[in-house]
Amino acid sequence: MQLLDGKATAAAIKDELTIRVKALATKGVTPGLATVLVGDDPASKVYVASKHRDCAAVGIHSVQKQLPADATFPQIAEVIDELNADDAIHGYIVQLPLPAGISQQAVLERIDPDKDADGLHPVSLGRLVLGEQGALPCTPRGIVELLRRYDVPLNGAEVVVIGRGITVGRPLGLLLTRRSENATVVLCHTGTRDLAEHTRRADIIVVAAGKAGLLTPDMVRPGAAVLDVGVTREVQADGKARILGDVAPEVAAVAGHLAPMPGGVGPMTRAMLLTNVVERAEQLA
Ligand SMILES: Nc1nc2c(c(=O)[nH]1)N[C@@H](CN(C=O)c1ccc(C(=O)N[C@@H](CCC(=O)O)C(=O)O)cc1)CN2
Repeated sequence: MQLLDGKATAAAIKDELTIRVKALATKGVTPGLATVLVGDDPASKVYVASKHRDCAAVGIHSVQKQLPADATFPQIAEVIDELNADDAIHGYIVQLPLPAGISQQAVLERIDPDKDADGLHPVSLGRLVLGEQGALPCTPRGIVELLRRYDVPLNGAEVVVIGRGITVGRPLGLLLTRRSENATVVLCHTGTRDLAEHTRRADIIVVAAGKAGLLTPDMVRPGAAVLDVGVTREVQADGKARILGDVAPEVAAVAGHLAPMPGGVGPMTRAMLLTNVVERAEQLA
């Protein structure tokens, strides 16, 4: 089994981005990323902090906007409007999930589509549907980049994606079926009648369902590539927390390639966010 090492691949991408950021500096341009974090979800705080660490590592200017969990939509919109008008910021993200009661759609729609570093604005998703240029959602882009760098063929491949969420499953289906990727995609979800019937036929399986251990070895054709995107946090009897993926550990014995969780797709998501920002700065330079 070949490990799809997202950590090492993301490190290589960050090295490449550092060179591109230095080239932009010779033109007087410093790429800028902002994050908007609403509330104090512990996992979101960790993810946002890591995005700022990544920026510092490659030379991207970064700004964090923090709002309380009881922030109202107008308060969030005010911060978004400021970022839309800030020339030092080439792209920004609103960390998801948002606190209950705040419309994710309304917040995402407030972002200037040309500053949408996450590729989750309806205009960015529309550009993806139409095959037009625009920021691509970070996790789907990271998955395609990871497969590409490990020479896992996509052209003509049968790909099963489990999960139809807006950050991973749905845009990944669109990305993989572009002419440049040319894969055949089956998008499975909680309404899928016989999940194993689909996964057993697949050359590549991407699991983003958020259900720990969902994909078991009997559901995988020997030699298939498996990418685990699920993160479930579980508090054990001793009070310690552990994170579980959607792929059962035993799948490693049958898969031909495996992107594990942790260390697979997650680090690629972070690297693609930086890539989106540097690309935008290059377009404007
Ligand atoms: N605005 C956004 N919100 C969210 C996104 C997103 O792309 N844009 N995706 C996730 C969270 N996320 C980035 O924001 C993210 C999740 C996980 C990882 C990661 O590196 N995970 C580690 C292990 C898991 C862990 O320790 O928690 C790994 O896989 O090695 C990076 C980014 C939801 N929200």
